[in-house]
Amino acid sequence: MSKEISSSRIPARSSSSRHGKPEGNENEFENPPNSIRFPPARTPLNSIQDPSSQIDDSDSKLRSEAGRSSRFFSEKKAEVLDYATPRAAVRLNSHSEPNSAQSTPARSVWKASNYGSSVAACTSGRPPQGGRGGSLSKVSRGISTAAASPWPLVEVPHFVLVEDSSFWMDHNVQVLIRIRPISSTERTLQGYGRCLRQESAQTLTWLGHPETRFTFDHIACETISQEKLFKAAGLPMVENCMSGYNSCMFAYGQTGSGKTYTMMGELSEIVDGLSGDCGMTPRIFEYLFTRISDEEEKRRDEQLKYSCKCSFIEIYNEQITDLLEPSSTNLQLREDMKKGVYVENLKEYEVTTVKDVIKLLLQVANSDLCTTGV
Ligand SMILES: Nc1ncnc2c1ncn2[C@@H]1O[C@H](COP(=O)(O)OP(=O)(O)OP(=O)(O)O)[C@@H](O)[C@H]1O
Repeated sequence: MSKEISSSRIPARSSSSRHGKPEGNENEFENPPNSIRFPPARTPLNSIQDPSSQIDDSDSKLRSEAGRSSRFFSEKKAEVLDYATPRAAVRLNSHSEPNSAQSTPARSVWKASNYGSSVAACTSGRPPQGGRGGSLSKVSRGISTAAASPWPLVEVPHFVLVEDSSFWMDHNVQVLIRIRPISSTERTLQGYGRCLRQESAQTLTWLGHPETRFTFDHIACETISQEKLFKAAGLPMVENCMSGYNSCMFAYGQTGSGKTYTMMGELSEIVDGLSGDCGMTPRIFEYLFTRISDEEEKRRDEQLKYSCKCSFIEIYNEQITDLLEPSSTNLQLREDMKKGVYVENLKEYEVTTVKDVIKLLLQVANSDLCTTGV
């Protein structure tokens, strides 16, 4: 029996788009037919209230939220995962609950910043279990530029993510939001404040107008460690793989939202084990090879051997490039009865240890072709 495991690198493209509640149709007026039509009155941009200006009493509000959160935490001890990321995002089957009837403000009111959240979407090759999955709903907006917002000064509530080995049993597509902490530059020099408030391990509120609540499969608060995130999301994926299913994880988010940090983290040649700040990919492969050697040892009588192959591609402008063989550009996607969908002429490298994988990752990271995302 042999198993093949491949890793691909798909640079995430930054994007920002409005979603959530549809904005009003500007072509619908009450004017009778044939009358002169004027555009509907718009709220002047400078009259739209900035969320940070509401924060006068929000400090106490947040404190009460924090109290509520810790209650939530103690009530739900079973949930043990840390996720954290600002900047709302994608969710399969997410739902939003605007708290007000006010329409979404014009985007120019908000200035996009690097403060954001990235989304890690994980899929398993398990057959659908009647779980979540389906429509894609995304909110992606900039953060308030209001100076000296009090939000950063308030301790954010901490939520724990569940390390659940049955992660894939119920839902074969899961969306995790990781909230990135505000950097000191954003806080002190640019005066950015938080644009999100996490309500629970699955729910967050975007502090815009109207305040809008989004629900995801998991939300990692900004204090989550690389290791905990791996244990919550990466480890079950490896187990899923070892059970014979396909697994896929990808990161999505605007530039600077933490995709590379989450998927790669601090990447360097392994001397004495992985560094504490290394990300999901090296951890996944380290665990995978440990599991493989355990399994081979356990089933030595059956002479079970695993074969792992690694490839690294970039998909950009609908063109596929082999990042380990940069002269191979514009590779073709093919479908085969046996292999399924595959990239023609893509180089595959045999890997047997996490060191082999990191070597390939570093080879690409150090090349001119290195872009963002995994
Ligand atoms: N969870 C986190 N904790 C601490 N720092 C973080 C975290 N996430 C991201 N950062 C830091 O934020 C900065 C931007 O993150 P990163 O480069 O991963 O973003 P990105 O989404 O990959 O951006 P791009 O699409 O532009 O490549 C980096 O300096 C990174 O170290």
